[in-house]
Amino acid sequence: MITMKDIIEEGHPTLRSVAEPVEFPLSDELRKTALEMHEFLVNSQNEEIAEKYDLRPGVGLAAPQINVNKQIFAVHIMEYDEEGNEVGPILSEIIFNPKVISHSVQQVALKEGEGCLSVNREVKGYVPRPKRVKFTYQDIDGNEHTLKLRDYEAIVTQHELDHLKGIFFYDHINEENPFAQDDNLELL
Ligand SMILES: O=CN(O)C[C@@H](CC1CCCC1)C(=O)N1NCCC[C@H]1C(=O)Nc1ccccn1
Ligand code: NI
Repeated sequence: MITMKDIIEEGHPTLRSVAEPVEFPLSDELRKTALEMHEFLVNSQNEEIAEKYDLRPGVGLAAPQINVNKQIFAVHIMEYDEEGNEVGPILSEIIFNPKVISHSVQQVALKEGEGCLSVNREVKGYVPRPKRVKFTYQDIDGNEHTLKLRDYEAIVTQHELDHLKGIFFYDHINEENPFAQDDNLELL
């Protein structure tokens, strides 16, 4: 299983490189790695397992973060009710060879900013990203899909898409004024 020691940190060259496309059918090894990436996210959001294996809860994980320079990322975004009980998956998928088709001019950013499991420090500031994004990808069996996402799901997905291009979230933060706002930016 993947644990925090498998996640490489900023400074490692893989995190600043462009990931390779994935060939289908997947090798058994790459299939296993992709499933383990998704399993890591599920485990990291499970209190007992996260506690037992000292996992930082995550909603997304890109293959370069475990030093696999392939165009793969997993996302696991769950809906919770007010008591914090899981209601169901909002988006839970393993994405291969994603291609952005279009995105909105309108931008969104998380009020609390972003973090990254590969960045062990806080970097304050808004990370402006397109509010809506449409992209195609292949699933673990190589089938093509098209997905249109908005708001939080779009932010998570674009954070992962950036990792496949060697981009960190803080590359998008306005250096002069990290909390700069304009009427094209909606804070979530
Ligand atoms: O590339 C992928 N990463 O670096 C893991 C990141 C991805 C998200 C950061 C902002 C958008 C995507 C991640 O998940 N986090 N960033 C660092 C610590 C917190 C953690 C997080 O937001 N956890 C979370 C949130 C809601 C529910 C459960 N867990
Ligand atoms: Ni990250």
